[in-house]
Amino acid sequence: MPLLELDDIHFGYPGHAPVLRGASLRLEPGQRLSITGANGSGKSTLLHLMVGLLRPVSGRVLAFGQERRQEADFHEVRRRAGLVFQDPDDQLFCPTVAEDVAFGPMNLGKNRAEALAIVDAVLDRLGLSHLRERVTYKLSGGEKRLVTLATVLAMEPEVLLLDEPTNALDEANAARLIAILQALPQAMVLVSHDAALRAQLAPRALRLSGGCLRDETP
Ligand SMILES: Nc1ncnc2c1ncn2[C@@H]1O[C@H](COP(=O)(O)OP(=O)(O)OP(=O)(O)O)[C@@H](O)[C@H]1O
Repeated sequence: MPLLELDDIHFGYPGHAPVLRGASLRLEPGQRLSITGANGSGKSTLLHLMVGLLRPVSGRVLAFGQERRQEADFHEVRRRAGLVFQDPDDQLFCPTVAEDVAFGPMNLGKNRAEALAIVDAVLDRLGLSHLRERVTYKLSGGEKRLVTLATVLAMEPEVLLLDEPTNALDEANAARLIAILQALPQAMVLVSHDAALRAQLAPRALRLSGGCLRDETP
């Protein structure tokens, strides 16, 4: 059973030309897929459709063995598939880093002490403990990027959907992030323009072009 499946998805933003015109993909357990394609080809749109932030005009979204149509269907999908947004400002909304990372676990029913233990463990694992009490909106772009990943890992998702994860990271932090992602057990969909990153993390590659996905695994 695939973890995620898009079947013949058509989608356009209201009042704009179609973005997706029959896009299909399957993510199998343990699999890592990367998606590339020109700016504006619809890669972020595809990830947003997978977790129900957008709904297709036609086609089917399946996740964890079930077709997902309504908002209520996607609550479970968003718990089990963690999306790291392209823009950290879309993801971070609490006053401090610790609160942002604790938010997901508390939302999943953990008490404050349990959530804070998860915060410490995740920040430690990502080498971000020094940012724990910082005011989120005053972080640098690269720091925000890493904290965004921490907020998603804190929820222990079964699948990671990563939209340009190394954007805004310097070489050392990009290398550190890649090593962290390589060591994770989760299935992944990686959207990236960076061929070296795709080759390291998710060599099975799909190209989005003309609204459709084509396999272009090297
Ligand atoms: N909210 C929106 N309203 C209208 N058009 C949108 C909206 N969001 C995205 N678009 C348009 O939809 C198309 C696909 O956007 P999307 O962000 O999915 O592309 P992308 O492949 O992720 O691009 P990039 O490589 O630049 O990140 C673009 O033409 C974009 O301008």
